[in-house]
Amino acid sequence: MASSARASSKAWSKLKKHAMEEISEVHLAELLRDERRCAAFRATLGDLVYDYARQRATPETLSLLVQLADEHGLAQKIEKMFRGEPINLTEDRAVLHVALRAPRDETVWPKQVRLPETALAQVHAVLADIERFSGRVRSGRDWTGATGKPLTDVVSIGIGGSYLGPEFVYEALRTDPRASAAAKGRRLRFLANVDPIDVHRALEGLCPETTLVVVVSKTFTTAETMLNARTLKHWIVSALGDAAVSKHMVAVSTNTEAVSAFGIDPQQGMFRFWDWVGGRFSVCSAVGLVPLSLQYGFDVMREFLQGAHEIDKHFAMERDWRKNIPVLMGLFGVWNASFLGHDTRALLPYSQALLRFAPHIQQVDMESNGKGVDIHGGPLLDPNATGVVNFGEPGTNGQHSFYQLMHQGRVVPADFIGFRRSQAPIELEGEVVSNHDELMSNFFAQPDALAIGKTREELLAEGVPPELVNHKTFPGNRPSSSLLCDCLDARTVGRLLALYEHRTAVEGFIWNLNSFDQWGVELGKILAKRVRNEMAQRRKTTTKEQGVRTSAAEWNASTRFLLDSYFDPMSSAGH
Ligand SMILES: O=P(O)(O)OC[C@H]1O[C@](O)(CO)[C@@H](O)[C@@H]1O
Repeated sequence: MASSARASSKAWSKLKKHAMEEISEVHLAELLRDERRCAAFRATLGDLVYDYARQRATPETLSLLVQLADEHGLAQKIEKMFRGEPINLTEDRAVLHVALRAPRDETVWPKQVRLPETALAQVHAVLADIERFSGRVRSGRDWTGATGKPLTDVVSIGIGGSYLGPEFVYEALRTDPRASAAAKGRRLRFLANVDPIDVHRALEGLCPETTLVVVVSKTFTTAETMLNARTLKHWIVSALGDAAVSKHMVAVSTNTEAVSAFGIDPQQGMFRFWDWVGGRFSVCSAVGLVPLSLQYGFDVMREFLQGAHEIDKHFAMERDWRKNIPVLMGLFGVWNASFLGHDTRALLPYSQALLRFAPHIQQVDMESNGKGVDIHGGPLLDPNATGVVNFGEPGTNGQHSFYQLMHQGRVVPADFIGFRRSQAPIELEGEVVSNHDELMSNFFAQPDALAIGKTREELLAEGVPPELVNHKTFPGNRPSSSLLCDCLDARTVGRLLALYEHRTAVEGFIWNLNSFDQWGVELGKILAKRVRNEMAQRRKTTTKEQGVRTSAAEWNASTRFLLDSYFDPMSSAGH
């Protein structure tokens, strides 16, 4: 497909030419002087505004990107996803995370994008279980710990997609007034890393009697999660006895057998999800809903699901790509990477509550689109541009860290996310603006500083000493988009999540790769298993008298040396 797709994609070649011959010649400062273009380069959905006037693009670029989307069958690919066709070809799986947040009786959708009835029924049965269970635990009476005390604290064990999304949502809502009132007296911790330090941190100040452990793992075989689960089981059992497990541990998984083998009764303490939910797209399944409903209550989480669903509906139904926000985000992602050559991008939320958003989207995007072959195993459509490096940090913190590079070093396309109202406003008497307005002044200023820059002439006119002019020049012409929403509440957290999930899908659809598998994580796991076996062997055979056995010959000289040095620092002395 790759080469034939490229050959048959007229828009691809036109965009290449357009980028080289036209866009390279225009500066964003000039584009931003065009009022008509600015007015056209925005899309809205309710209170949400997506402004893309600071993309290095003209109306011609947009038309070509729309053509590209059509030539690559974007509409049909989105439809296949919603209908539950097995678009994850290498695993023969449907990709239906959108069903996780759809109302049970969603019948208004045209049949091209109608979600499978069975999936909706399964989802809503589990949601009802989660609502019941979280209500019982939160009541402090109906589900208590083994000694009868309320379970006020929850440790959610999981890694990757079974951790990053739930933690992002947890942090995003921690200072939302409604969610924080609902969480009063409760604590939620996450345990992801197999590093024992993470166990120590997660358990700090917690007591087994009042702690509920949620083991979240799609496969229930992930080495890190299972060792952490055994560690916390031991923590509970040694304090409260074997029988306490049924009260203090529950599981979220697709693997009933493994949950049962671990010692959790699937009938009593397991919340299911399905192979059609990819790990990194699973926040809206029991993966996120169990720990987050325990913390914030099911009603808050229902709003989160509604927010995500709003975007799903817009994504599936808005066929004018110029108005479809996640499609626009994806098209500009492709434009910046494949045609303007930027292989990095920044996610810059102007809200401290979104401090874990970038790490989550990093996984959503990089595990999805960081691929070496196209969906059929052939060469990539654009070998240089698939898999963009994503990073980010809330503003204004990032401004005092990596923005220097963004202004005067490499070009890093950015997404700015801002809010009209703060979750936790402060207004000080005597200050010219509220604390939130101060934050937002930066949200509005930075995109222009990046786009417009500052010229030598301006600096000289300001009387800057000539020897400093080069240092103080800002080239500008650095692209960004701005997303503005009302307030970061549960609904908006859901909307942000879905926007970025769909951005990744759109890019994968255009690049013609499989965004929903992740074979690239396997080799490291296999090698770690071999090292683990060797370590176990060595720990068994190493005695003072015998000394340390040297590494098996199967390792290369470097790994052998490092392993020897790990077991015996003296072995590396003198090297
Ligand atoms: O939920 P599981 O099966 O424990 O997997 C955890 C994570 O590991 C990965 O397979 C690879 O890192 C992710 O895709 C997944 O989210």
